[in-house]
Amino acid sequence: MPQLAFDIGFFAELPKLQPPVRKGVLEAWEKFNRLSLDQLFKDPGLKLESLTNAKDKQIRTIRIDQFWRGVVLAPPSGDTFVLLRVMAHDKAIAWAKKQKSSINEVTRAVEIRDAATLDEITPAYEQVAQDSPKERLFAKFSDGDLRALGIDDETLRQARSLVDKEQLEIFAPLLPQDQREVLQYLAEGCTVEEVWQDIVAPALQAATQPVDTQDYETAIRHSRARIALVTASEELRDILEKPFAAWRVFLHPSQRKVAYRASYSGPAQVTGGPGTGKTVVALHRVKHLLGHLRDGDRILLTTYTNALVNALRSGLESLVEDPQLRERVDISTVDGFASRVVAEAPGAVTRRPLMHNEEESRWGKAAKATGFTGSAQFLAQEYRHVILAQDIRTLAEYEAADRRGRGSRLAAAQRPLVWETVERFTAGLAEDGARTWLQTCAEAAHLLEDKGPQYRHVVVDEAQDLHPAQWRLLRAAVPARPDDLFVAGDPHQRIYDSKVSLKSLGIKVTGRSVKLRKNYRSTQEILRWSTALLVGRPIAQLEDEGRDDTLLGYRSALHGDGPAVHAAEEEDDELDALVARVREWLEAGVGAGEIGVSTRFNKTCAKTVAHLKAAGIPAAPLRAADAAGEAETVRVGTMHSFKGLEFRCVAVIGVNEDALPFPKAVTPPEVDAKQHETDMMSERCLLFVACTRARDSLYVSWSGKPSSFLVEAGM
Ligand SMILES: Nc1ncnc2c1ncn2[C@@H]1O[C@H](COP(=O)(O)OP(=O)(O)OP(=O)(O)O)[C@@H](O)[C@H]1O
Repeated sequence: MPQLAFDIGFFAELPKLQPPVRKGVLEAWEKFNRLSLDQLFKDPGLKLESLTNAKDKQIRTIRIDQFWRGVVLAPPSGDTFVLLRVMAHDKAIAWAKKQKSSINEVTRAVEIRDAATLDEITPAYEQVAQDSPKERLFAKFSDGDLRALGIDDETLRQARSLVDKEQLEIFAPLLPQDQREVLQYLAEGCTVEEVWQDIVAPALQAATQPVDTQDYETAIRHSRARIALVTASEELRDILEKPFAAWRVFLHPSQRKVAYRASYSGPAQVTGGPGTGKTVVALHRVKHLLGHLRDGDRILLTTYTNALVNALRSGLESLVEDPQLRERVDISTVDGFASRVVAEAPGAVTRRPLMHNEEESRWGKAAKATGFTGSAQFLAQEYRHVILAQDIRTLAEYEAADRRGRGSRLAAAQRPLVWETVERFTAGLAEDGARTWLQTCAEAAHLLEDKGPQYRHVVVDEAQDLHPAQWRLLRAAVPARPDDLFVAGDPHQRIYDSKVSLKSLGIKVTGRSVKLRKNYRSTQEILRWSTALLVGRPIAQLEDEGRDDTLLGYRSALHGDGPAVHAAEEEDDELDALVARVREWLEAGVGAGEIGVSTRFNKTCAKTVAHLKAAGIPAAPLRAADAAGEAETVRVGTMHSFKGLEFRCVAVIGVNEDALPFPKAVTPPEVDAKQHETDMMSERCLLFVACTRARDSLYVSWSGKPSSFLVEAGM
């Protein structure tokens, strides 16, 4: 039976199509399902026509309605057709005539290229290259290496005519997508081995037969990262009605391999820079696990912040349609989960969570009571990084504890006094019916260690900031079995000071850890700019280092304008400039809900919301996000709360000298030199995280003197 599959290029344009055109697509798809091959070719309504003077006889057009045409790949054998694009009549015909299809001999996937334009421009570039003193862009790669990566003869000729990356960008949209990516990654400095491992190998299909470059039926099935087969009309109707993000259907092979691996023999980990699709992979993993769940089994999908919990919830809703299946997944922050475990324990006493700003004064009080003369900051850190991290419950354990990770000295003789102060602090909390969040996690972990696990699988997103007490809780939440824990995170986005050895907590991911490299979110310009902030060196210097231009090895195939910066004298001027910038975005057609504004402090958020509103721009704090209002409101939140989220346009404001690094968040070197370094790095990461939330446009501003991070990076 014939069928019509969909190319990723069609989905990318889908949001631009009006509902009647989408309805036409559905009707065409139904026709393909209903009619025989012979009837399809003869159908007067569909007009599955070949085109005169076309580069490829297999590329035809179909009628969607009076004005719109679909461009379809109609292979000579098999009965699966692929809808490549839907365009206005004349445009569709012109585009269709220029395209050529082929089957890649290495990846075995179907490829489409703009053969006419490539034929037209390649000789000119060859001539320019011949006369240019510059070395060719791919000079250091042999033909054999390029061919092994799936570069075919035609693309090889084009690649050999290029002298720089700008030229590659002109060719890129014309080239077959997989080959384009290979060239872009090589041009960015990746080695042949890296490209093989990260891009080509995951896409390969195990096959014993030699490639049949005429067998489109098989090749279409081998192109799952770009061609989707939709089997039910309800599914297609749903897709057409609410155009979805491509990630729902098209995973990159490297993502698919991680998310849909049948089973991992133990905990598995996916890492990768900002925007590489870790959250997407985590959601698809949940979908995979749901498909294999036994009766009564449940999944915990957990992360750090409430805003991300909301994002995960709506992500899962769009990925897993069956509400009964979704019911079997609990989505919550780790702290929220801990509270629930503690509250459900027999004889539980309700205790309020301690506010962050209360903690220091309580340590001060406890120290006064015991006569400990060190600082409250020292005590808070000792409690967090030694006592809770190592799950120390007695003085004897504390006396034997390893403090090597700490940069502050503590004489052995002082430990009993510190312990007494800690006991005083915890007793004070108990008396007042309060608990720190980490205490709650530690307590919940103890409860589950006694009571036994509650889940069959635990999937963790933004795992880099979890504290050992939180990891212990998650470890106790799931039995140590295959597929117990699936962990997604990026060490470069650590913004709280928890550095953890998972192995020491019984979570061994060795041999089951995969790194994603392709950034789907931000443009290369935004990514490079943000990376310069993270490493504290100007972009120009980074570029000199060739292959390490993102230093972290992440690349984006997206391009756009570089970030804009704005220096203001006073905060009010800065907010006025923000209003002007947001207006520009709105006037350019960006929806208010696609704009995010982040600041270092809560108080600036409130002021910013008020300022935007006073200027007639709808704005709301991120925390108050209600799904319904999101589409029409600019979201304003702290940099911390932006973790894991993304917006089309992002303004990061208040990047002032005294805000980043924020002196209060950085332990003075004289208190603890190691902690000082860690805190400085967290502050740096925070700015990096805030900037990498942007997809198309990033705007950074400050008032007075700029942050030293900006200065170091030469901004
Ligand atoms: N295969 C894909 N095809 C298209 N878009 C994708 C794909 N994978 C991810 N994306 C998109 O890229 C963006 C970033 O994805 P995601 O949030 O999962 O990245 P992340 O690695 O978790 O990022 P971060 O660590 O910065 O929070 C999202 O808009 C997502 O929809």
